[in-house]
Amino acid sequence: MDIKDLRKEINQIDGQLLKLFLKRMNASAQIVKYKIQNELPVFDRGREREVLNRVAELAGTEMEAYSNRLFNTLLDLSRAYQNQFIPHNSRLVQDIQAATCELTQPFPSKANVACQGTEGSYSQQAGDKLFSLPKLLFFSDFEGVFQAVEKGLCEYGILPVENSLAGTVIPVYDLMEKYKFYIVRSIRLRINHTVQAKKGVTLGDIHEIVSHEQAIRQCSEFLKSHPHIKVTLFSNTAAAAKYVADSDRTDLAAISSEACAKLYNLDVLSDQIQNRDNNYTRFICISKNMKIYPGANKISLMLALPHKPGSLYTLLAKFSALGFNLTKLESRPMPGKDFEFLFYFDFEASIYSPETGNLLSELDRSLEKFMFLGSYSEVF
Ligand SMILES: O=C(O)C(=O)C[C@]1(C(=O)O)C=C[C@@H](O)C=C1
Repeated sequence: MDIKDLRKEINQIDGQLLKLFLKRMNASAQIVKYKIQNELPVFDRGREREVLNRVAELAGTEMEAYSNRLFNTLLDLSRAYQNQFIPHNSRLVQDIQAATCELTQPFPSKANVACQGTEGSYSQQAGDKLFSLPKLLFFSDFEGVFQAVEKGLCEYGILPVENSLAGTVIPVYDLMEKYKFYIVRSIRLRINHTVQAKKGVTLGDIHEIVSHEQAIRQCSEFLKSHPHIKVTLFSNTAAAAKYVADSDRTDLAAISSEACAKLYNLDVLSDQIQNRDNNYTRFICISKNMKIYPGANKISLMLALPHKPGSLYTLLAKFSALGFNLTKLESRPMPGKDFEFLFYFDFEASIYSPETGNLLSELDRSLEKFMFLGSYSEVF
């Protein structure tokens, strides 16, 4: 047989495949009509597994991997087609519209705001920059901040989410998932860590340093160059400074901000001890209800993707097609699930555009786990 004949055969097969493909897509469209009527999600993980297992058995060993790729693509296309039939005024889009329309006022200047730490903490600095007249209430841990907002004691809460040297603050994301709150604004603060101790003490006297683990990570090079100094973890940097101020010890120092040294009357023994000069921490301002203030240009999402090849790629292609600029993409294993990951996305997009609404509706409907964490603007 020569190549011409073989190509003729391929053309015939392609014609048959295409007819069957169109027939399959048609059946898929009938199914989605049933799903809309019965309020069922587009994505059905169990059914997809059944389809793929059946095909794997029929294909035989040599062709199993190829057939798997083909049918994964067919399932992707089938879901994409089904999504086109779904009316895009989903509950999420309606909530987003309500949260935007209701608020014609700008971001408030006065509010009761929950912060982690004590007086002088970086969270306090973030709070003072976000609100011109905040009434700050301090809580010893991150969950305390969430509980204060949950109970209505504070309208807003301030929490660190990532640092340019030490990375993401995972416990805060875990709490965002648990409490289902929304981000209403974010702020980037330049962090300058100093070593501070009682008046008259010198760096050579110090045998122990106390601070928060994030600060310790950000100053690891300084600590490595002073190996004789014992490092002790503290709940936050401001509490560490206060501990040093309240103690009688002259061999004890804290890693904390210059503002804390002033507040607790401590001497700065060494300034800017962070590993790199451009050390920034991003703080988020959270609220129990979804509020989208004028000027919002960032969106944050938390989602789980199906555990199969190409699922992250398929999602990124959607962001790319709409021209959305990703500013954060991070994954972490889901507790209790083997090798399944939660993804955190931050991207720049207008919440007011219909394309954004369509994408959010599609993700909300097609993913087993999807959380819209808010749309907001970031201040510096
Ligand atoms: O069987 C269904 O529930 C369908 O919607 C069809 C189909 C498919 O194309 O085979 C599409 C999407 C689902 O995730 C599972 C299967």
